[in-house]
Amino acid sequence: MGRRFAFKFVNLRFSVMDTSTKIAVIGGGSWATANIKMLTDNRNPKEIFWWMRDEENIEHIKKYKHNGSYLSSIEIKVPATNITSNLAEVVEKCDMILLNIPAAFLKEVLSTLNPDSFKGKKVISAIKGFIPEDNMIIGEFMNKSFQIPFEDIVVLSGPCHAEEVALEKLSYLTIASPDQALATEFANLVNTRYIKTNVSDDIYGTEYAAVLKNIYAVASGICHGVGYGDNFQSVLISNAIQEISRFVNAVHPIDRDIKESAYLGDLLVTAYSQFSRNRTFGNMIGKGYNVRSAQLEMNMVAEGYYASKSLHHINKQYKVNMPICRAVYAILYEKHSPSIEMKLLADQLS
Ligand SMILES: NC(=O)C1=CN([C@@H]2O[C@H](COP(=O)(O)OP(=O)(O)OC[C@H]3O[C@@H](n4cnc5c(N)ncnc54)[C@H](OP(=O)(O)O)[C@@H]3O)[C@@H](O)[C@H]2O)C=CC1
Ligand SMILES: O=C(CO)COP(=O)(O)O
Repeated sequence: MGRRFAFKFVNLRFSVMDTSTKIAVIGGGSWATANIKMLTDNRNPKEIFWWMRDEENIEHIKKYKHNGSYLSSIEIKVPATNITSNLAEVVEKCDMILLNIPAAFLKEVLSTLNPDSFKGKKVISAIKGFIPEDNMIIGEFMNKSFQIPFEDIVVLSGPCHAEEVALEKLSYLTIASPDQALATEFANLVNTRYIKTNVSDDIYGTEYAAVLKNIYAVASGICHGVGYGDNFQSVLISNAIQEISRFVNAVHPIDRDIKESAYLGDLLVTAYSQFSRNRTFGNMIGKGYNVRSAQLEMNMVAEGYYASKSLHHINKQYKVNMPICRAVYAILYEKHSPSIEMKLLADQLS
């Protein structure tokens, strides 16, 4: 996986689809619901199966053709018979498994499966988080725990918020895999009028950058919450992309342009968007909520909270200078005052 980073637009006209492609979407939250919309709006032939844990919601979706809990404006076009809470059955049936559970719960959700369950399958991760117990990105975890070769792993990244997909606002996805043909094949399953795709071979950089930006979006929210304005936020985010660059280059040094959408774009959308869970969570922390109250208030998952702890551990090995991540960790896990910590951080930024 040390090849040069390459982006290209995928041209739908040249796609050759296997009519029998069966895709399982694993997860029932906002991003999974948005992924279902892209996959069903895309006209290339495929069969879609959908797993979620919430039986009541499954019944709701079957009856009303809308997810009752997340992005309920989206019309669900998956046949009722293909929506299930039976994970083993859905994984067994499908060729492509799209993982879309917040990282903190993935290990538990997959605990009934084993390497045989994934034999010959392609795994696409739309998750932007670390497995907390192992401090690993999802690609690494699936490779180590389920022996899935990296060539069979695809990372689906942004910059893209589920809410804007629901509104059919023009969005760009980054689809990374060491196997460019596989990345292109998957891109051709999600391209639509409102979704454009870039293909990349940088699965490590794409995943790490997507996880790290959640921590910076939490920082951005905290700053807003304690009263800093746009002037300071721009300095914070300029420093954040430098931290991301230092870290991904330490972990996986290849020739990549950190200004591309998968890295800088994903950071910007999450740090600035009104839809960002991570920024919203950080804003509450800055305003004085404790972690538990902020989580309860949101009813959605801010990956940056969990990522902050894992990154703290992972960086003991790499020792990259990351003052913003350090400050977020101190606020979330060492109960430091947000306003004092941000004041100390401000003295280290330029
Ligand atoms: N939302 C977005 O715009 C984007 C999200 N992502 C990533 O997608 C992933 C999924 O996030 P998203 O869809 O936003 O999540 P949401 O916050 O919308 O939904 C939370 C999801 O987590 C599930 N969940 C909560 N607690 C548990 C638990 N204890 N065990 C198992 N599942 C649980 C919920 O299931 P239930 O409803 O049954 O409680 C629900 O499916 C994350 O890694 C996120 O970073 C990536 C790009 C864009
Ligand atoms: O990853 C995302 C956009 O690319 C979603 O970020 P939030 O989880 O902060 O909403």
